[in-house]
Amino acid sequence: MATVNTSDKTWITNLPKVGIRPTIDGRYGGVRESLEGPVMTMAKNAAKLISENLKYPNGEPVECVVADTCIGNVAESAACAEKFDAENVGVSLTVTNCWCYGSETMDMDPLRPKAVWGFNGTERPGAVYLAAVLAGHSQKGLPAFGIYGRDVQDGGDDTIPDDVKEKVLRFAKAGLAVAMMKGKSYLSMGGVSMGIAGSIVDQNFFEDFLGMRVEAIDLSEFSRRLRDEVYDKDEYAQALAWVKENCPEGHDPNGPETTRSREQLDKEWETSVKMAMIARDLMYGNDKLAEMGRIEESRGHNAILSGFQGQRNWTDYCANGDFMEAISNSSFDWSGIRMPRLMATENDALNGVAMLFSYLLTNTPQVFADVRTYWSPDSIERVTGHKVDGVAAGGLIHLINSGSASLDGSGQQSVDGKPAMKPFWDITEADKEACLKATTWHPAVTEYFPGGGWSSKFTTKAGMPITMSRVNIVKGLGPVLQLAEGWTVELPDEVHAKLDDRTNNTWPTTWFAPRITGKGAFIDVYEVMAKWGANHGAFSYGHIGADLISLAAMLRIPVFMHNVEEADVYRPSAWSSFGTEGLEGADFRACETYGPIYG
Ligand SMILES: C[C@H](O)[C@@H](O)[C@@H](O)C(=O)CO
Ligand SMILES: [Mn+2]
Repeated sequence: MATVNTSDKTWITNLPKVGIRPTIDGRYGGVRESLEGPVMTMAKNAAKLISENLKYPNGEPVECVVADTCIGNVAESAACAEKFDAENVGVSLTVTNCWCYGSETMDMDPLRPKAVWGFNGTERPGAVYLAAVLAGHSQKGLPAFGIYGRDVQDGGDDTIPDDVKEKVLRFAKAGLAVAMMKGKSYLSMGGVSMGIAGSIVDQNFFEDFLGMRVEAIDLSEFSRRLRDEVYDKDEYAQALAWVKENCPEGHDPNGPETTRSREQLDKEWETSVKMAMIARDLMYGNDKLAEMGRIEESRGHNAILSGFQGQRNWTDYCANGDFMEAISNSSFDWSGIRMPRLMATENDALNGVAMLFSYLLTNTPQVFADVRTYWSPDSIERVTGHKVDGVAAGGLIHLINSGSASLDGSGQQSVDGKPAMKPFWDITEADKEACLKATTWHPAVTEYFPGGGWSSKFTTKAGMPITMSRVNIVKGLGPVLQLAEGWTVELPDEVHAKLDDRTNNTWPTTWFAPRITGKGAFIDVYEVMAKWGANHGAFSYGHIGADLISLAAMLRIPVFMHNVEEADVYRPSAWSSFGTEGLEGADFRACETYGPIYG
C-alpha cells in the first residue's frame, strides 16, 4: 500500500485550496434573480472539474471553496475574501456568464494567483465582463489569466468545453504550486559545493520570488547525529536490512590502489542509510525523536526541498550523499511506496527549484543530472560505428550524475505498457521491484570521493516523454527559467557501454533527445546544450513545458528558452500588452515590470 509516510511530519498538512468566485450582475428586480442559479452552477461545475482532475502531492483530491453567495458588489467581494482567508485559499478563479461590475467584483488579493472565466454565450455578456475585469486587473497591476471558450455556447448549456477545461486545469495546477511552496523552506545542508554557482544559495531569490525561506545547517550536524545516534534505531535496523535485500551491488570501479576494504564498504552502507534518515528528519522532523527526548530535532526545518553540499568537505572525509539523495528523491524505500522527498545534489538550489516546480505540477519524482555531453551523430558514429536515427537523429545529450536521480528515473514503471514515472499512489509493487532491480549500487570512485559511499547506476528506458528544466540567476536581470521537452532514448548495449565507459560508468545515465523546432535555441541539439545555463538540469516525466511557463509567469520569472508550441503558451492577459509578436520579449518586459510577488 502506498503511504504518505506517516512517520514524518511532512509539509503536507493544511494544503491550500482553490477558491471559486461566482460573480453576478448586481441589479435586483429581475436580472440578478434570473442569474443566481446558472452562475452558482458554473462555480460548482468548475469546482467539480478541479477536484476530479487534480490531486495534491499526498494523493488527496484538490479541495475547492465556493463563495457563500454570488458576488455582485464590493460587500460580497469582501465577504468572499474573508471566507477565502479563513479557509486557506491559495488560488482564485472567478467565473461568470454575465455582466458584473468590474472593479467591485474583482479579486484584489495581490498574492493569490488569479483567473477569470467568462462564459462564451450571447444571451448574457459574460465575455464583456471578462474584458472589462481583465482591463481592471491590468490597470491595477494584479495580473489575471483570462479564460474564454473558443466556440459560442447556448445559454442553458452548463458543460465545460475542452479548451476551457484545459485552461482552468493548467491555471489551477500552476496556481496551487505557487501556493504550496509559499511559507516552506529550502534546507541548505552545507555550503557551496566546488564553487558551483547554483549552490551559492540566494536567500533573497527564495524569499522574494517564491515566498520561501532558506534554512541552513552546517554538515557537522550530520556528524553529530551520526555520533550521538540521533535517529530512530529500530527504523535503522529495518532500513539496513531492506537495503541489503533490495539494493544489489555492482562492479567496483576502483583500481588496486584505491579499492576500499569490504569492512570499510559495509561501514559506508551503514553511514549512507543513517544519512538518508537524518536528512529526512532534518527536512520534515520526526515524532520518534521527541520520544527519545530530542525535542528540538524532532521539529525539522519545514523543508519542501533541500540540497546537500557533499563535495568536497564532506565527501573527502565521509561516505558521500549518493544513496541518501537517490533514495530520498525516489517514491519508495524501506517504508514502502511513498511521496518523494526532493533533494538537490551539490546543494545546487537553483536546479532544486526546477525539481520543485516540476514536482508540484506533476506529483511525480524527479531526476537531477549533470548535463554532461552533447554527442553529435558524427561523434557517436566515429566512436562506436553506430548511426543514430529517429528522435536521436540530431544527436543526444548525455545526462548523468551521482546522487539526486530518483530510481523511478530508470523508466521501469509503466502506463499502458509504456515506460513512465508515476505519482506514488499509482506505483505498483511490481513497478517498484522493477526500478530496484534495474538499479545497481557501486562503490564511489575513491579518487573523486575519498570518503567513499555508494553510487546508484541505471540506464533509463527509451520512449519516455520528458521535460528538462533549470532556473538560473543573472545579475542585473534576476532569475530566468529554461526548459526543453523531448524523449528518452536507448542505445544498443555495446554502443551505450562504449560511450558510458568514457565517463563515470557507475552513475545513472539518461540519453536525452530534445524536440527540435528549427528555431532559436532549438535549431539543433548542439544549440540546446550550448544554451543550457549551467552544469545541471532536472527532468520530469511528461511534456509539461506549458505548465512550467504558466507557473513561471505567476512567479514573474521569465522563460528564455523553451520548445512549447505558441498556441500552448498561457500567461496572464496583461502579458499581451507587453507585445503580441515574439512572446519571449513580452514575457521579459512583463516580469520586469511586475517584479517578484513577495519582494
Ligand atoms: C565527481 C565530480 O566532482 C562530479 O560530481 C562533477 O562532475 C559534477 O557533478 C559537477 O556538477
Ligand atoms: Mn553535478
